[in-house]
Amino acid sequence: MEFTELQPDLKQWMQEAVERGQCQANVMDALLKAGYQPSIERAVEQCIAAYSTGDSVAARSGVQPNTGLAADTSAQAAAEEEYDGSRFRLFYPEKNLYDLGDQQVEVLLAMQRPNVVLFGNLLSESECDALVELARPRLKRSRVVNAESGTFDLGDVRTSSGTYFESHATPLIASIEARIERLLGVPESRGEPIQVLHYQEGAEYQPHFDFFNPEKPGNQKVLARGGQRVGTLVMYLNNVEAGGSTVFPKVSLDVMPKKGCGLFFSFANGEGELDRLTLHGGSPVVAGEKWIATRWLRLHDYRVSDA
Ligand SMILES: O=C(O)CCC(=O)C(=O)O
Ligand SMILES: [Fe+2]
Repeated sequence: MEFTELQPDLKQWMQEAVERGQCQANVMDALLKAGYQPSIERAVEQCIAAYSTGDSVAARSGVQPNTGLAADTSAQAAAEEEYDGSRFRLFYPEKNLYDLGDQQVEVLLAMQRPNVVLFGNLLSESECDALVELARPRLKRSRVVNAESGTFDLGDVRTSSGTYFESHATPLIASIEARIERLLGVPESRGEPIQVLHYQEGAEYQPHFDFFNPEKPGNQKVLARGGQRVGTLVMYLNNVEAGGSTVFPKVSLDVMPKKGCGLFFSFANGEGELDRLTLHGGSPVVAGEKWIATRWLRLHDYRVSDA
């Protein structure tokens, strides 16, 4: 749905919400609760861009100034928009508890730069256990995209094993996908298939960016499917005895795995560029094992069919 198609009274309401400093996530939250469909998000995004004048509202609310929409002039601008993350917003929670109907999700930590939010109680204990059991028989050694050749390579950088589930693969997967959409206000269609990863003792994922370097030839194929990655949600499926934190070395942050918690980070920085402060890794598991589920979000709809 486009902004121009919205009813005038809804536009008026959104303008007032923006003037009060409400961010896109809050506006979406209110609309979803009022019964609007998630597909309204594009119109909301356009509306907020139109009503956010200059930096003042954007800075106050955490909404990204939408340079792409305002300066829709040349092919180059369009290409830059594709890759720079500017159409994605930072997520800065304005409440401490998100009642998502099926789950009461708590906000435990929020950081603006890099944009990191830790959620408690995102998944229930039994959902975590069920995801692990679904994944266990399907695990294969994890690979990373080779940015030069585009091949998916094995290596010491990432020594976990994993598997992924197509959208709506099971009722549990479908309900987690829908919950993530309600929490983050990002349509399900922009999510990559949920991956479950298993790290045995000693296994790790060395520091890396989740976004793809658009300059590299080997990344063109992954970028063609849904555009740039703009955010990551890591869901912890078990408690780890020692080690296995998600580490952000540039800001000296370690997030310890805690069953049911979700760690979201968005790669858009305050200037609407990809944020290199989001360098992160899975530090080696020292004792025990680590299970996580990961949902990566794209700038556009993620299309599996033309892979
Ligand atoms: O294992 C972790 O905590 C982080 C995983 C990660 O960075 C990834 O899968 O991209
Ligand atoms: Fe990552």
